[in-house]
Amino acid sequence: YLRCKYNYWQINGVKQLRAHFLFGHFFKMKSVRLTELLQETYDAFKGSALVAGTYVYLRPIAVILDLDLAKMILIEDFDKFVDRRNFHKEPLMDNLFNAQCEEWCTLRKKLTPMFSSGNLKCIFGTITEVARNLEESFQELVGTQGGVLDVHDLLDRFSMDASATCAFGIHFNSLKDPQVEFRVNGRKIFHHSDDGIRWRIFKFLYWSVLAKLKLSVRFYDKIIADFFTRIVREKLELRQELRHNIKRNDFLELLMASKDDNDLTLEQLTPHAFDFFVSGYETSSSTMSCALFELAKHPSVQQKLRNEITGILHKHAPNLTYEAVQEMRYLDQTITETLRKYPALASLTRIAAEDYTVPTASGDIPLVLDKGTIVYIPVRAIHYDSEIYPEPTIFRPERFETSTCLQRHSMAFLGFGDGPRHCIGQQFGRMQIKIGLIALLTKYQFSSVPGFPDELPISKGNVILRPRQGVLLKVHRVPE
Ligand code: HEM
Repeated sequence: YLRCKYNYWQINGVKQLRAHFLFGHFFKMKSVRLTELLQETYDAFKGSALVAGTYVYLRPIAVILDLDLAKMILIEDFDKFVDRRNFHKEPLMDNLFNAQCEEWCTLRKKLTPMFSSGNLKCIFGTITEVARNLEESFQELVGTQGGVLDVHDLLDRFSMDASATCAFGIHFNSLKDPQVEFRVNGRKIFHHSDDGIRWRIFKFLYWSVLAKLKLSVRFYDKIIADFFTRIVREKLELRQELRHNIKRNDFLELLMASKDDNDLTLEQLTPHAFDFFVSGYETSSSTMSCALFELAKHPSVQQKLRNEITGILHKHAPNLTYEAVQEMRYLDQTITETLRKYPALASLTRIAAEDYTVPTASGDIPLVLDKGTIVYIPVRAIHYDSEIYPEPTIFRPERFETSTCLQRHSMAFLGFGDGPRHCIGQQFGRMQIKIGLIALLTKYQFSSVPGFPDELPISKGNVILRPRQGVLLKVHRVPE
């Protein structure tokens, strides 16, 4: 039985890595993100096949090796690959990220206007206020002498404060008080140890089976669900009290105010606001930390970026404006290059809604992905492909100059996904990261700490990429 299971791909004419007769590819699953398994598959077959097969437990997974095929799946044949995965629904999971088929389509149309540039401009002011707390904390910790800081810890707090303020309209300062109730609960969502990785992968994959067997498995602890429901309930009550004096500069307000939705219930509002908080918090803090880590290793890139920022700020003085940030091209390139090297999601997943015939050259044996097949697009492996990005381990924001990007395949960068289901919060995420980096780079210089690893250690237990132990950097004030 197992031999048959672990040869599913080979039987169907698809190349696969040699599978252990009893364990399949079990021992190649070394992180929750399956980075190692996908990389090995990509390296083994890229160039000789459009698709390769692998196994996560007994489930066959199709790994896409060709960028044209990735484009078909994400964009041109999107209607055949709408869903990301089959999620068992629990209260906090009933959101856009997990929604399926028509429900996803309706939700996406409803939520897209919330991310308009008009709304982002309103939220811009909210984040710049939080960035002032970040600057103050650095000032207190670094003083005039300079020092060594765990910048990831501080950026994690900044991102938590900013994401909570923008998603729920809740103001607190975890930079001053790391034990604030929201942060204690917020951290429980993400911070997983590197133990029990394979059990977590099993749960992700067989969630609905476990649920049908009435086994009590939960994605989020009940404490977390209760906490976030309470936050939204309190906000709803406050809104009723202040009916005529509402400022629309958080997502919860925007959700409640969106036309025809005044009757959204607590149960409907909570998962969406939670989704925006969850999607923005960890992605932004990790991206900022990875960017500073790379900038510390590359002083000339850091100085070039600082020159751009200060030059544009000077032009728009005295205040940091939304328009000024839009002008900072090199900053945008730096963020893209950071997400190339450290993509928040190591892969994009889709499920075939029907049998799908992979377009092959005439004369080749036709290849069919059966209905229900889980498809992985190995983002990290694509980002580290030396044929696409020469010397891929080197940090080089110049790779993303417009003229250079135009010479690459449109699927060569997938840091925010692509197609109708790409990241809805891309502009918002970029904005939050930019505001944080501008606040720091205008005032502080970053350099590497001797003895700290040259390659940033990454957690294996998190779905979203995050530094494993923190990011230690030397920090000094920029001379006046
Ligand atoms: C650096 C910041 C961020 C990164 C790198 C990032 C990355 C991604 C990626 C790779 C996807 C999957 C796209 C796909 O499957 O094609 C995604 C989806 C999504 N992201 Fe983000 N994200 C970021 C920030 C945000 C923010 C700030 C929000 C909300 C406020 C957000 C909300 C979402 C949602 C709701 C989805 C699911 C969209 C759908 O299924 O229609 N993200 N994100």
